[in-house]
Amino acid sequence: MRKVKVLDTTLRDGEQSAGVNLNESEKKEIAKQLVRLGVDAIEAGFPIASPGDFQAVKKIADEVKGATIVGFARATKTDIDSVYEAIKHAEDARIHMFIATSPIHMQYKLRKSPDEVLETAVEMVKYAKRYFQNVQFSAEDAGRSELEFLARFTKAIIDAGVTIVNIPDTVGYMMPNEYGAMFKYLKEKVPNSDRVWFSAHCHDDLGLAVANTLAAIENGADQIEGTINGIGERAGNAALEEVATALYTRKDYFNATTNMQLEQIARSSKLVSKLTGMIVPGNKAIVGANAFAHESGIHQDGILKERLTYEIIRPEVVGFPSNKLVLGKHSGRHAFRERLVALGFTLTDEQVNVAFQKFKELTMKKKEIIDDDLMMIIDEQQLKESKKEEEYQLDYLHIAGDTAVSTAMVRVKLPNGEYKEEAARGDGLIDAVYNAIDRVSELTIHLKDYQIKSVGYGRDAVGSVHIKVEYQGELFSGRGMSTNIVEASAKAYIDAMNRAIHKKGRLDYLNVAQREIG
Ligand SMILES: CC(=O)SCCNC(=O)CCNC(=O)[C@H](O)C(C)(C)COP(=O)(O)OP(=O)(O)OC[C@H]1O[C@@H](n2cnc3c(N)ncnc32)[C@H](O)[C@@H]1OP(=O)(O)O
Ligand SMILES: CC(C)C(=O)C(=O)O
Repeated sequence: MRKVKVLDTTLRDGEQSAGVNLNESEKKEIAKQLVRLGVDAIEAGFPIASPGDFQAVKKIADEVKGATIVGFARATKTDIDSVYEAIKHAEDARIHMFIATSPIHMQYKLRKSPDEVLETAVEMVKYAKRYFQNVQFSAEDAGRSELEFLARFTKAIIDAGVTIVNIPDTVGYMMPNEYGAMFKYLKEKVPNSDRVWFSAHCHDDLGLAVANTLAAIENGADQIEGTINGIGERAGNAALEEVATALYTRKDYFNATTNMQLEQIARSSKLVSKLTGMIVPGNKAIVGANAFAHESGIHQDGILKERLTYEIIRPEVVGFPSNKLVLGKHSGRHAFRERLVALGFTLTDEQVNVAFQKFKELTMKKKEIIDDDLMMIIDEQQLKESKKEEEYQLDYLHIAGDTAVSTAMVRVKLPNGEYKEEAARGDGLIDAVYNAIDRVSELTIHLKDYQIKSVGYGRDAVGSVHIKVEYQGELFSGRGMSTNIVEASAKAYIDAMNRAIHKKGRLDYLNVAQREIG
Protein backbone atom coordinates (compact mmCIF):
# COMPACT_ATOMS: atom_id res chain seq x y z
CA MET A 1 0.00 0.00 0.00
CA ARG A 2 1.35 3.46 -0.93
CA LYS A 3 2.41 5.66 2.01
CA VAL A 4 1.37 9.32 1.72
CA LYS A 5 3.29 11.78 3.91
CA VAL A 6 1.39 14.28 6.06
CA LEU A 7 2.37 17.88 6.77
CA ASP A 8 0.26 19.43 9.50
CA THR A 9 -0.13 23.20 9.28
CA THR A 10 -2.46 23.77 12.25
CA LEU A 11 0.15 26.02 13.85
CA ARG A 12 0.71 28.12 10.72
CA ASP A 13 -2.27 28.15 8.32
CA GLY A 14 -4.56 27.00 11.14
CA GLU A 15 -3.50 29.90 13.31
CA GLN A 16 -4.35 32.22 10.40
CA SER A 17 -8.04 31.65 11.34
CA ALA A 18 -9.55 35.00 12.29
CA GLY A 19 -9.38 35.53 16.05
CA VAL A 20 -7.05 32.61 16.81
CA ASN A 21 -3.89 33.51 18.72
CA LEU A 22 -1.99 30.67 20.34
CA ASN A 23 0.75 31.37 22.83
CA GLU A 24 4.10 29.60 22.93
CA SER A 25 3.17 26.88 25.40
CA GLU A 26 -0.14 26.18 23.63
CA LYS A 27 1.74 25.78 20.35
CA LYS A 28 4.21 23.42 21.96
CA GLU A 29 1.39 21.39 23.47
CA ILE A 30 -0.27 21.04 20.07
CA ALA A 31 3.06 20.14 18.44
CA LYS A 32 3.62 17.38 21.00
CA GLN A 33 0.17 16.00 20.32
CA LEU A 34 0.81 16.13 16.56
CA VAL A 35 3.84 13.89 17.12
CA ARG A 36 1.61 11.43 18.98
CA LEU A 37 -0.84 11.66 16.10
CA GLY A 38 1.95 10.56 13.77
CA VAL A 39 2.14 13.43 11.29
CA ASP A 40 5.44 13.42 9.40
CA ALA A 41 6.01 17.17 9.39
CA ILE A 42 4.82 20.01 11.62
CA GLU A 43 4.67 23.46 10.08
CA ALA A 44 5.41 25.31 13.30
CA GLY A 45 4.86 28.86 12.09
CA PHE A 46 6.03 31.89 10.13
CA PRO A 47 9.06 33.14 12.13
CA ILE A 48 9.37 36.55 10.44
CA ALA A 49 5.77 37.42 11.38
CA SER A 50 6.67 38.55 14.92
CA PRO A 51 9.14 37.91 17.75
CA GLY A 52 6.44 35.78 19.40
CA ASP A 53 6.05 33.63 16.29
CA PHE A 54 9.82 33.31 16.00
CA GLN A 55 10.17 32.21 19.63
CA ALA A 56 7.36 29.68 19.36
CA VAL A 57 8.85 28.11 16.21
CA LYS A 58 12.27 28.03 17.86
CA LYS A 59 10.93 26.41 21.01
CA ILE A 60 9.17 23.70 19.00
CA ALA A 61 12.26 23.12 16.86
CA ASP A 62 14.48 22.90 19.94
CA GLU A 63 12.20 20.75 22.07
CA VAL A 64 9.79 18.70 19.99
CA LYS A 65 11.26 15.52 18.56
CA GLY A 66 9.74 12.88 16.33
CA ALA A 67 8.64 14.91 13.30
CA THR A 68 10.22 17.20 10.72
CA ILE A 69 9.89 20.82 11.84
CA VAL A 70 8.96 23.19 9.05
CA GLY A 71 9.38 26.98 9.05
CA PHE A 72 7.42 29.12 6.60
CA ALA A 73 8.94 31.95 4.54
CA ARG A 74 8.25 34.31 1.66
CA ALA A 75 10.80 34.26 -1.14
CA THR A 76 13.03 36.83 0.57
CA LYS A 77 16.41 36.58 2.23
CA THR A 78 15.22 38.03 5.54
CA ASP A 79 12.40 35.47 5.79
CA ILE A 80 14.79 32.63 4.94
CA ASP A 81 17.37 33.84 7.46
CA SER A 82 14.76 34.00 10.20
CA VAL A 83 13.53 30.45 9.44
CA TYR A 84 17.11 29.24 9.64
CA GLU A 85 17.68 30.92 12.99
CA ALA A 86 14.42 29.51 14.34
CA ILE A 87 14.75 25.88 13.28
CA LYS A 88 18.47 25.25 12.91
CA HIS A 89 18.52 22.99 15.99
CA ALA A 90 15.56 20.85 14.96
CA GLU A 91 16.05 17.10 14.79
CA ASP A 92 15.00 17.33 11.15
CA ALA A 93 14.48 20.79 9.63
CA ARG A 94 12.71 21.92 6.46
CA ILE A 95 12.04 25.36 5.05
CA HIS A 96 8.75 25.97 3.23
CA MET A 97 8.96 28.95 0.89
CA PHE A 98 6.32 30.32 -1.42
CA ILE A 99 5.62 32.80 -4.17
CA ALA A 100 2.43 33.31 -6.13
CA THR A 101 2.25 32.06 -9.72
CA SER A 102 -1.28 33.01 -10.82
CA PRO A 103 -1.68 35.97 -13.20
CA ILE A 104 -3.94 37.80 -10.74
CA HIS A 105 -1.50 37.47 -7.80
CA MET A 106 1.60 38.24 -9.87
CA GLN A 107 0.11 41.34 -11.47
CA TYR A 108 -1.77 42.91 -8.56
CA LYS A 109 -0.13 41.65 -5.39
CA LEU A 110 3.51 41.08 -6.28
CA ARG A 111 3.59 43.57 -9.18
CA LYS A 112 6.04 41.27 -10.98
CA SER A 113 6.03 39.67 -14.43
CA PRO A 114 5.98 35.85 -14.59
CA ASP A 115 9.68 35.83 -15.54
CA GLU A 116 10.56 38.04 -12.56
CA VAL A 117 8.60 35.71 -10.25
CA LEU A 118 10.41 32.71 -11.66
CA GLU A 119 13.81 34.38 -11.30
CA THR A 120 13.08 35.41 -7.70
CA ALA A 121 11.99 31.88 -6.83
CA VAL A 122 15.09 30.30 -8.33
CA GLU A 123 17.42 32.82 -6.68
CA MET A 124 15.76 32.33 -3.27
CA VAL A 125 15.79 28.53 -3.53
CA LYS A 126 19.52 28.70 -4.20
CA TYR A 127 19.90 31.03 -1.21
CA ALA A 128 17.89 28.67 1.04
CA LYS A 129 19.95 25.69 -0.11
CA ARG A 130 22.95 27.21 1.69
CA TYR A 131 21.15 26.43 4.94
CA PHE A 132 18.75 23.62 4.18
CA GLN A 133 19.00 20.30 2.44
CA ASN A 134 15.22 19.96 2.53
CA VAL A 135 13.47 22.83 0.73
CA GLN A 136 9.73 22.81 0.06
CA PHE A 137 8.39 25.42 -2.36
CA SER A 138 4.77 26.43 -2.95
CA ALA A 139 3.44 27.98 -6.12
CA GLU A 140 0.83 30.05 -4.31
CA ASP A 141 -2.57 30.11 -6.02
CA ALA A 142 -1.45 27.25 -8.26
CA GLY A 143 -5.13 26.47 -8.75
CA ARG A 144 -5.59 29.64 -10.81
CA SER A 145 -2.17 29.55 -12.47
CA GLU A 146 -1.60 28.84 -16.14
CA LEU A 147 -0.56 25.22 -16.48
CA GLU A 148 2.26 25.83 -18.95
CA PHE A 149 3.81 28.51 -16.75
CA LEU A 150 3.36 26.31 -13.69
CA ALA A 151 5.21 23.46 -15.42
CA ARG A 152 8.06 25.80 -16.45
CA PHE A 153 8.20 27.23 -12.93
CA THR A 154 8.21 23.75 -11.37
CA LYS A 155 11.05 22.57 -13.59
CA ALA A 156 13.13 25.65 -12.74
CA ILE A 157 12.73 25.37 -8.95
CA ILE A 158 13.51 21.64 -9.07
CA ASP A 159 16.70 22.43 -11.02
CA ALA A 160 17.52 25.03 -8.34
CA GLY A 161 17.30 22.36 -5.64
CA VAL A 162 13.82 22.09 -4.12
CA THR A 163 12.92 18.70 -2.71
CA ILE A 164 9.15 19.13 -2.38
CA VAL A 165 6.87 21.05 -4.75
CA ASN A 166 3.57 22.13 -3.25
CA ILE A 167 0.62 22.84 -5.56
CA PRO A 168 -1.83 24.77 -3.35
CA ASP A 169 -5.41 25.54 -4.18
CA THR A 170 -4.97 28.72 -2.16
CA VAL A 171 -8.48 30.09 -2.59
CA GLY A 172 -10.39 26.80 -2.67
CA TYR A 173 -11.46 27.34 -6.29
CA MET A 174 -10.78 23.97 -7.88
CA MET A 175 -13.03 21.00 -8.56
CA PRO A 176 -11.65 17.57 -7.58
CA ASN A 177 -11.22 16.40 -11.21
CA GLU A 178 -9.33 19.57 -12.15
CA TYR A 179 -7.10 19.46 -9.10
CA GLY A 180 -6.27 15.79 -9.60
CA ALA A 181 -5.55 16.42 -13.29
CA MET A 182 -3.08 19.14 -12.33
CA PHE A 183 -0.94 16.66 -10.40
CA LYS A 184 -1.11 14.17 -13.27
CA TYR A 185 -0.13 16.87 -15.77
CA LEU A 186 2.84 18.16 -13.74
CA LYS A 187 4.14 14.71 -12.95
CA GLU A 188 3.96 13.75 -16.62
CA LYS A 189 5.07 17.00 -18.28
CA VAL A 190 7.83 18.27 -15.98
CA PRO A 191 10.93 16.35 -17.08
CA ASN A 192 12.64 16.32 -13.65
CA SER A 193 9.43 15.69 -11.65
CA ASP A 194 10.63 12.29 -10.46
CA ARG A 195 13.32 13.98 -8.33
CA VAL A 196 10.82 15.55 -5.90
CA TRP A 197 7.71 14.91 -3.88
CA PHE A 198 4.51 16.65 -4.94
CA SER A 199 2.35 18.02 -2.16
CA ALA A 200 -1.34 18.99 -2.00
CA HIS A 201 -2.62 21.94 0.07
CA CYS A 202 -6.33 22.70 -0.23
CA HIS A 203 -8.69 25.33 1.13
CA ASP A 204 -12.36 24.83 1.82
CA ASP A 205 -14.01 27.90 0.29
CA LEU A 206 -16.36 25.70 -1.75
CA GLY A 207 -16.40 22.89 0.80
CA LEU A 208 -14.09 20.76 -1.36
CA ALA A 209 -10.78 20.79 0.51
CA VAL A 210 -10.93 17.13 1.57
CA ALA A 211 -12.33 15.96 -1.78
CA ASN A 212 -9.58 17.84 -3.62
CA THR A 213 -6.90 16.41 -1.33
CA LEU A 214 -8.16 12.90 -1.98
CA ALA A 215 -8.20 13.61 -5.72
CA ALA A 216 -4.55 14.68 -5.50
CA ILE A 217 -3.71 11.44 -3.71
CA GLU A 218 -5.45 9.45 -6.45
CA ASN A 219 -3.27 11.28 -8.94
CA GLY A 220 0.03 10.60 -7.25
CA ALA A 221 0.50 13.31 -4.57
CA ASP A 222 3.32 12.18 -2.27
CA GLN A 223 2.42 14.51 0.59
CA ILE A 224 -0.79 16.13 1.78
CA GLU A 225 -1.20 19.20 3.96
CA GLY A 226 -4.00 20.16 6.28
CA THR A 227 -5.04 21.05 9.79
CA ILE A 228 -6.79 19.48 12.73
CA ASN A 229 -10.54 20.17 12.56
CA GLY A 230 -9.91 21.86 9.20
CA ILE A 231 -9.23 25.24 10.82
CA GLY A 232 -7.42 27.87 8.78
CA GLU A 233 -7.61 31.01 6.71
CA ARG A 234 -11.22 31.90 5.70
CA ALA A 235 -13.22 28.63 5.40
CA GLY A 236 -10.19 26.66 6.50
CA ASN A 237 -7.95 23.90 5.19
CA ALA A 238 -8.43 20.21 4.49
CA ALA A 239 -9.27 18.45 7.78
CA LEU A 240 -6.49 15.91 8.27
CA GLU A 241 -8.65 13.64 10.40
CA GLU A 242 -11.13 13.39 7.53
CA VAL A 243 -8.50 12.64 4.90
CA ALA A 244 -6.76 10.00 7.04
CA THR A 245 -10.02 8.33 8.03
CA ALA A 246 -11.24 8.30 4.42
CA LEU A 247 -8.02 6.56 3.34
CA TYR A 248 -8.44 4.03 6.16
CA THR A 249 -12.13 3.37 5.60
CA ARG A 250 -11.78 3.15 1.79
CA LYS A 251 -8.39 1.47 1.52
CA ASP A 252 -10.02 -0.79 -1.03
CA TYR A 253 -10.46 2.30 -3.23
CA PHE A 254 -7.31 4.38 -2.55
CA ASN A 255 -4.77 1.68 -1.73
CA ALA A 256 -2.92 4.39 0.19
CA THR A 257 -2.30 5.09 3.85
CA THR A 258 -0.53 7.56 6.16
CA ASN A 259 1.53 7.27 9.35
CA MET A 260 -1.29 8.90 11.32
CA GLN A 261 -2.38 7.04 14.45
CA LEU A 262 -6.13 7.31 14.06
CA GLU A 263 -6.84 6.61 17.73
CA GLN A 264 -5.18 9.97 18.55
CA ILE A 265 -7.67 11.89 16.42
CA ALA A 266 -10.27 12.57 19.13
CA ARG A 267 -7.70 13.95 21.56
CA SER A 268 -6.02 16.06 18.86
CA SER A 269 -9.36 17.51 17.83
CA LYS A 270 -10.38 18.35 21.40
CA LEU A 271 -7.03 19.92 22.20
CA VAL A 272 -7.01 22.12 19.11
CA SER A 273 -10.63 23.13 19.63
CA LYS A 274 -9.98 24.03 23.26
CA LEU A 275 -6.79 25.98 22.68
CA THR A 276 -7.97 27.85 19.60
CA GLY A 277 -11.53 28.45 20.75
CA MET A 278 -12.77 27.14 17.38
CA ILE A 279 -15.69 25.00 18.50
CA VAL A 280 -16.25 21.87 16.41
CA PRO A 281 -19.79 21.80 14.92
CA GLY A 282 -21.85 18.84 16.11
CA ASN A 283 -22.31 17.50 12.59
CA LYS A 284 -18.63 17.74 11.61
CA ALA A 285 -17.39 14.48 10.04
CA ILE A 286 -15.28 12.21 12.29
CA VAL A 287 -14.94 14.55 15.31
CA GLY A 288 -18.34 16.26 15.70
CA ALA A 289 -20.37 15.37 18.79
CA ASN A 290 -23.05 13.79 16.57
CA ALA A 291 -20.65 12.02 14.19
CA PHE A 292 -21.49 8.66 15.81
CA ALA A 293 -24.90 9.50 17.29
CA HIS A 294 -27.91 7.66 15.89
CA GLU A 295 -31.12 9.55 16.53
CA SER A 296 -33.93 8.12 14.45
CA GLY A 297 -35.82 4.93 15.21
CA ILE A 298 -35.12 3.07 11.97
CA HIS A 299 -31.39 3.79 12.31
CA GLN A 300 -31.34 2.77 15.98
CA ASP A 301 -33.15 -0.42 15.07
CA GLY A 302 -30.58 -1.14 12.35
CA ILE A 303 -27.63 -0.40 14.66
CA LEU A 304 -29.03 -2.66 17.37
CA LYS A 305 -29.35 -5.49 14.86
CA GLU A 306 -26.00 -4.90 13.17
CA ARG A 307 -23.74 -1.85 13.63
CA LEU A 308 -22.57 -1.96 10.02
CA THR A 309 -26.03 -0.98 8.81
CA TYR A 310 -25.43 2.68 9.64
CA GLU A 311 -21.88 2.88 10.98
CA ILE A 312 -18.96 2.93 8.55
CA ILE A 313 -16.36 3.83 11.19
CA ARG A 314 -16.24 2.55 14.75
CA PRO A 315 -15.81 5.50 17.14
CA GLU A 316 -13.00 3.63 18.94
CA VAL A 317 -10.93 3.66 15.73
CA VAL A 318 -10.63 7.45 15.90
CA GLY A 319 -10.14 7.54 19.67
CA PHE A 320 -13.59 8.11 21.14
CA PRO A 321 -13.56 5.83 24.19
CA SER A 322 -16.61 3.77 25.00
CA ASN A 323 -15.88 3.98 28.76
CA LYS A 324 -17.10 7.33 30.02
CA LEU A 325 -16.44 7.12 33.74
CA VAL A 326 -12.85 6.84 34.82
CA LEU A 327 -12.02 8.16 38.26
CA GLY A 328 -13.79 9.15 41.47
CA LYS A 329 -13.09 10.77 44.80
CA HIS A 330 -11.60 7.58 46.24
CA SER A 331 -9.06 7.14 43.46
CA GLY A 332 -5.37 7.37 44.22
CA ARG A 333 -2.37 8.92 42.56
CA HIS A 334 -1.38 5.76 40.64
CA ALA A 335 -4.68 5.37 38.85
CA PHE A 336 -4.76 9.11 38.27
CA ARG A 337 -1.29 9.19 36.68
CA GLU A 338 -2.05 6.10 34.59
CA ARG A 339 -5.16 7.72 33.17
CA LEU A 340 -3.21 10.89 32.31
CA VAL A 341 -0.56 8.81 30.54
CA ALA A 342 -3.29 6.99 28.61
CA LEU A 343 -4.64 10.38 27.56
CA GLY A 344 -1.17 11.18 26.21
CA PHE A 345 0.14 13.62 28.84
CA THR A 346 3.75 13.52 29.98
CA LEU A 347 3.99 15.33 33.29
CA THR A 348 6.64 15.70 35.95
CA ASP A 349 5.95 14.35 39.45
CA GLU A 350 5.38 17.89 40.64
CA GLN A 351 2.88 18.57 37.86
CA VAL A 352 1.05 15.32 38.66
CA ASN A 353 0.86 16.34 42.32
CA VAL A 354 -0.61 19.75 41.50
CA ALA A 355 -3.07 18.19 39.06
CA PHE A 356 -4.03 15.51 41.61
CA GLN A 357 -4.83 18.21 44.14
CA LYS A 358 -7.09 19.94 41.59
CA PHE A 359 -8.71 16.61 40.76
CA LYS A 360 -9.50 15.97 44.43
CA GLU A 361 -10.96 19.48 44.75
CA LEU A 362 -13.13 18.81 41.71
CA THR A 363 -14.44 15.57 43.20
CA MET A 364 -15.90 17.72 46.01
CA LYS A 365 -17.95 19.61 43.42
CA LYS A 366 -18.62 16.87 40.85
CA LYS A 367 -19.77 13.32 41.37
CA GLU A 368 -18.34 11.90 38.16
CA ILE A 369 -14.90 12.77 36.83
CA ILE A 370 -14.50 11.95 33.15
CA ASP A 371 -11.63 12.28 30.66
CA ASP A 372 -12.83 15.73 29.60
CA ASP A 373 -12.53 16.93 33.22
CA LEU A 374 -8.98 15.61 33.45
CA MET A 375 -8.06 17.34 30.21
CA MET A 376 -9.60 20.54 31.56
CA ILE A 377 -7.52 20.29 34.77
CA ILE A 378 -4.26 19.81 32.85
CA ASP A 379 -5.21 22.51 30.39
CA GLU A 380 -5.89 25.02 33.19
CA GLN A 381 -2.63 24.06 34.86
CA GLN A 382 -0.64 24.53 31.66
CA LEU A 383 -2.37 27.83 31.05
CA LYS A 384 -1.37 28.94 34.54
CA GLU A 385 2.24 27.78 34.11
CA SER A 386 2.48 29.65 30.81
CA LYS A 387 1.20 32.87 32.39
CA LYS A 388 3.82 35.50 32.53
CA GLU A 389 4.16 37.70 35.59
CA GLU A 390 3.43 40.77 33.52
CA GLU A 391 -0.14 39.74 32.68
CA TYR A 392 -3.55 40.62 34.09
CA GLN A 393 -4.80 37.94 36.48
CA LEU A 394 -8.19 37.59 38.14
CA ASP A 395 -7.74 37.65 41.90
CA TYR A 396 -11.24 38.00 43.32
CA LEU A 397 -14.77 38.23 41.99
CA HIS A 398 -18.05 39.11 43.71
CA ILE A 399 -21.36 39.28 41.92
CA ALA A 400 -24.90 40.16 42.94
CA GLY A 401 -28.05 40.71 41.01
CA ASP A 402 -31.70 40.12 40.34
CA THR A 403 -33.67 40.28 37.11
CA ALA A 404 -33.52 44.10 37.12
CA VAL A 405 -29.93 44.95 37.92
CA SER A 406 -26.61 43.12 38.16
CA THR A 407 -23.43 44.32 39.83
CA ALA A 408 -19.92 42.96 39.97
CA MET A 409 -16.80 43.74 41.94
CA VAL A 410 -13.47 42.46 40.64
CA ARG A 411 -9.94 42.59 41.95
CA VAL A 412 -7.29 42.08 39.28
CA LYS A 413 -3.53 41.73 39.49
CA LEU A 414 -2.08 44.20 37.01
CA PRO A 415 0.91 43.59 34.70
CA ASN A 416 3.00 45.77 37.05
CA GLY A 417 2.23 43.49 40.01
CA GLU A 418 -0.16 45.87 41.76
CA TYR A 419 -3.80 45.04 42.51
CA LYS A 420 -6.77 47.11 41.42
CA GLU A 421 -10.42 46.79 42.42
CA GLU A 422 -13.40 48.11 40.49
CA ALA A 423 -17.15 47.66 40.63
CA ALA A 424 -19.69 48.11 37.84
CA ARG A 425 -23.29 47.48 36.88
CA GLY A 426 -24.37 45.65 33.81
CA ASP A 427 -27.11 44.14 31.75
CA GLY A 428 -26.74 40.74 33.42
CA LEU A 429 -23.98 39.34 35.58
CA ILE A 430 -21.44 38.71 32.85
CA ASP A 431 -21.91 42.18 31.38
CA ALA A 432 -21.38 43.65 34.86
CA VAL A 433 -18.16 41.64 35.31
CA TYR A 434 -16.85 42.71 31.89
CA ASN A 435 -17.65 46.35 32.63
CA ALA A 436 -15.75 46.12 35.92
CA ILE A 437 -12.75 44.52 34.19
CA ASP A 438 -12.82 47.27 31.54
CA ARG A 439 -12.61 49.84 34.33
CA VAL A 440 -9.60 48.04 35.77
CA SER A 441 -7.71 47.76 32.48
CA GLU A 442 -8.84 51.06 30.93
CA LEU A 443 -8.56 49.32 27.55
CA THR A 444 -11.27 49.72 24.92
CA ILE A 445 -12.28 46.15 24.22
CA HIS A 446 -15.44 45.05 22.38
CA LEU A 447 -16.93 41.62 22.95
CA LYS A 448 -17.65 40.08 19.52
CA ASP A 449 -18.52 36.48 20.29
CA TYR A 450 -19.35 34.53 23.42
CA GLN A 451 -19.78 30.78 23.58
CA ILE A 452 -20.23 28.53 26.56
CA LYS A 453 -20.36 24.77 26.69
CA SER A 454 -20.24 22.21 29.42
CA VAL A 455 -17.25 19.95 29.80
CA GLY A 456 -18.86 16.58 30.44
CA TYR A 457 -22.47 16.22 31.45
CA GLY A 458 -24.84 16.85 34.35
CA ARG A 459 -25.71 19.90 36.46
CA ASP A 460 -22.30 19.88 38.10
CA ALA A 461 -20.40 19.96 34.78
CA VAL A 462 -17.57 22.44 34.35
CA GLY A 463 -18.39 25.46 32.17
CA SER A 464 -15.93 26.25 29.38
CA VAL A 465 -16.23 29.76 27.93
CA HIS A 466 -14.69 30.85 24.63
CA ILE A 467 -14.92 34.46 23.55
CA LYS A 468 -13.67 36.71 20.81
CA VAL A 469 -12.97 40.38 21.46
CA GLU A 470 -11.96 43.21 19.20
CA TYR A 471 -9.07 45.41 20.27
CA GLN A 472 -7.61 48.10 18.03
CA GLY A 473 -9.34 46.59 14.98
CA GLU A 474 -8.06 43.03 15.51
CA LEU A 475 -9.84 39.94 16.83
CA PHE A 476 -8.49 38.04 19.82
CA SER A 477 -9.74 34.85 21.43
CA GLY A 478 -9.88 34.01 25.11
CA ARG A 479 -10.92 31.01 27.15
CA GLY A 480 -11.71 30.25 30.75
CA MET A 481 -13.04 27.31 32.70
CA SER A 482 -14.68 26.93 36.06
CA THR A 483 -17.60 25.19 37.74
CA ASN A 484 -18.90 28.78 38.12
CA ILE A 485 -19.76 30.10 34.67
CA VAL A 486 -19.44 33.77 35.65
CA GLU A 487 -15.90 33.11 36.86
CA ALA A 488 -15.18 31.14 33.66
CA SER A 489 -16.46 34.16 31.69
CA ALA A 490 -14.24 36.57 33.64
CA LYS A 491 -11.18 34.35 33.07
CA ALA A 492 -11.92 34.15 29.34
CA TYR A 493 -12.16 37.96 29.11
CA ILE A 494 -8.87 38.46 30.94
CA ASP A 495 -7.20 35.77 28.79
CA ALA A 496 -8.31 37.61 25.61
CA MET A 497 -7.06 40.90 27.09
CA ASN A 498 -3.62 39.37 27.75
CA ARG A 499 -3.41 38.00 24.20
CA ALA A 500 -4.37 41.42 22.87
CA ILE A 501 -1.68 43.26 24.80
CA HIS A 502 0.94 40.72 23.71
CA LYS A 503 -0.03 41.16 20.07
CA LYS A 504 0.15 44.90 20.61
CA GLY A 505 3.78 44.22 21.47
CA ARG A 506 4.13 42.63 18.04
CA LEU A 507 2.73 45.74 16.34
CA ASP A 508 5.13 47.92 18.27
CA TYR A 509 7.94 45.65 17.10
CA LEU A 510 6.85 45.90 13.45
CA ASN A 511 6.57 49.68 13.67
CA VAL A 512 10.04 49.88 15.18
CA ALA A 513 11.41 47.51 12.49
CA GLN A 514 9.81 49.62 9.79
CA ARG A 515 11.14 52.84 11.29
CA GLU A 516 14.61 51.29 11.40
CA ILE A 517 14.41 50.17 7.74
CA GLY A 518 12.91 53.49 6.64
C1 LIG B 1 -1.38 31.81 1.27
C2 LIG B 1 -0.85 32.13 2.59
O1 LIG B 1 -1.37 31.67 3.55
S1 LIG B 1 0.50 33.11 2.67
C3 LIG B 1 0.81 33.34 4.38
C4 LIG B 1 -0.04 34.40 4.93
N1 LIG B 1 0.24 34.60 6.33
C5 LIG B 1 0.49 35.79 6.84
O2 LIG B 1 0.52 36.79 6.14
C6 LIG B 1 0.64 35.87 8.34
C7 LIG B 1 1.88 36.60 8.80
N2 LIG B 1 2.10 37.82 8.10
C8 LIG B 1 2.63 38.92 8.71
O3 LIG B 1 2.84 38.97 9.91
C9 LIG B 1 2.99 40.07 7.83
O4 LIG B 1 2.20 40.03 6.65
C10 LIG B 1 4.49 40.05 7.46
C11 LIG B 1 5.31 40.32 8.73
C12 LIG B 1 4.91 38.70 6.87
C13 LIG B 1 4.79 41.13 6.44
O5 LIG B 1 4.33 42.34 6.94
P1 LIG B 1 4.56 43.71 6.11
O6 LIG B 1 6.01 43.87 5.86
O7 LIG B 1 3.85 44.75 6.87
O8 LIG B 1 3.89 43.47 4.66
P2 LIG B 1 2.38 43.20 4.24
O9 LIG B 1 1.88 41.98 4.94
O10 LIG B 1 1.56 44.42 4.40
O11 LIG B 1 2.56 42.94 2.68
C14 LIG B 1 3.18 41.78 2.22
C15 LIG B 1 4.41 42.12 1.37
O12 LIG B 1 5.07 40.87 1.05
C16 LIG B 1 5.09 40.69 -0.38
N3 LIG B 1 4.97 39.28 -0.63
C17 LIG B 1 3.86 38.53 -0.54
N4 LIG B 1 4.16 37.26 -0.81
C18 LIG B 1 5.48 37.22 -1.05
C19 LIG B 1 6.35 36.18 -1.36
N5 LIG B 1 5.93 34.93 -1.43
N6 LIG B 1 7.66 36.46 -1.55
C20 LIG B 1 8.12 37.74 -1.45
N7 LIG B 1 7.31 38.77 -1.14
C21 LIG B 1 6.01 38.51 -0.96
C22 LIG B 1 3.91 41.52 -0.86
O13 LIG B 1 4.02 41.80 -2.23
C23 LIG B 1 4.06 42.74 0.03
O14 LIG B 1 5.18 43.46 -0.43
P3 LIG B 1 5.19 45.07 -0.63
O15 LIG B 1 5.24 45.58 0.77
O16 LIG B 1 6.46 45.32 -1.37
O17 LIG B 1 3.96 45.42 -1.37
C1 LIG C 1 1.12 26.79 1.06
C2 LIG C 1 0.81 28.23 1.17
C3 LIG C 1 1.43 29.13 0.21
C4 LIG C 1 -0.61 28.44 1.48
O1 LIG C 1 -0.88 28.52 2.64
C5 LIG C 1 -1.66 28.52 0.46
O2 LIG C 1 -1.40 28.66 -0.72
O3 LIG C 1 -2.84 28.46 0.86
